[in-house]
Amino acid sequence: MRSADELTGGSRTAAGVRLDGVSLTYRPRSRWSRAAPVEALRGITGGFGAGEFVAVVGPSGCGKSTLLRLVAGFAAPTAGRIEVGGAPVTGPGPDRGVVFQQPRLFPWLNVRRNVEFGLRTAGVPGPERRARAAGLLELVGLGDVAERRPYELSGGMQQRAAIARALAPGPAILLMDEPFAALDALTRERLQEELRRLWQATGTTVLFVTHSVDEAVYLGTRLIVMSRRPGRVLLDQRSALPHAPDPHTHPDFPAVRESVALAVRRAAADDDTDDVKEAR
Ligand SMILES: Nc1ncnc2c1ncn2[C@@H]1O[C@H](COP(=O)(O)OP(=O)(O)OP(=O)(O)O)[C@@H](O)[C@H]1O
Repeated sequence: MRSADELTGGSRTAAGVRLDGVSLTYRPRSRWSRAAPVEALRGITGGFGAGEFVAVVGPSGCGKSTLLRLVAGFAAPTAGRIEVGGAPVTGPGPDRGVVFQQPRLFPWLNVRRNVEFGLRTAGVPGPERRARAAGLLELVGLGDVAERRPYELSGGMQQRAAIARALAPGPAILLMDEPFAALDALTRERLQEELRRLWQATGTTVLFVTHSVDEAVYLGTRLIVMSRRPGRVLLDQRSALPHAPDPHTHPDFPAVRESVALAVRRAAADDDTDDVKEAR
């Protein structure tokens, strides 16, 4: 099988991420607003290496998405510094592909053109663009629906297309914000399996935010549990389970799951707000 790195032109190698004292406080945009500032993240320091699959779990509102948005460059930290591949993050860039909970495909473009979009804006010539898109669509199992519009696809197929679109420019890191949360349980399981295969094939770094402890333990070689707001790192654990042929049936799965679930329960129990979501 050709690797996805070949398919994406192998334009980049995976990159690590470094965070130094990263804090973010949301402040009201208008000076007339009476809304109080929200301290979302406080002094996050740490990092992860190239090729790691980093799964971040924690109670609702603890700042998981904020962390991902900062690495994506959609927002700037109030304090601290973030580096991707040794270079400071100053805004969004083609070295970071982002997949959201909703696929956010362009409805006026067919699936192939959606996947080609980033390559077109980067000036990749037509034949190479089409070859890369075709290869990636094959890899995510959408080879035969390339000419269809997004509305003709199921939710799972749309999310596969969104993943192919994010991978097309050959990002050094893939940032995924609860990408499977809106899917039914069966589709979600299949996509988790496919994502693990893609990660193994591409060797790309992944930063993956989820509410599901099972999903995190199935996918993450690095398991991060965040405290309630302001988010800090409560647990940072390495795991080899995603390299196993079938992580779910691996004898270590229950113990790793339990240690992560325990940290999530602790974080949630510490939370007196209503919006704590149950660890699943
Ligand atoms: N643009 C914003 N302005 C003000 N407050 C914000 C903004 N975005 C997020 N927040 C607040 O910052 C905190 C962290 O939000 P964030 O979305 O990062 O949490 P999360 O852990 O991803 O939550 P969830 O699991 O529910 O998606 C929350 O209290 C949220 O209400």
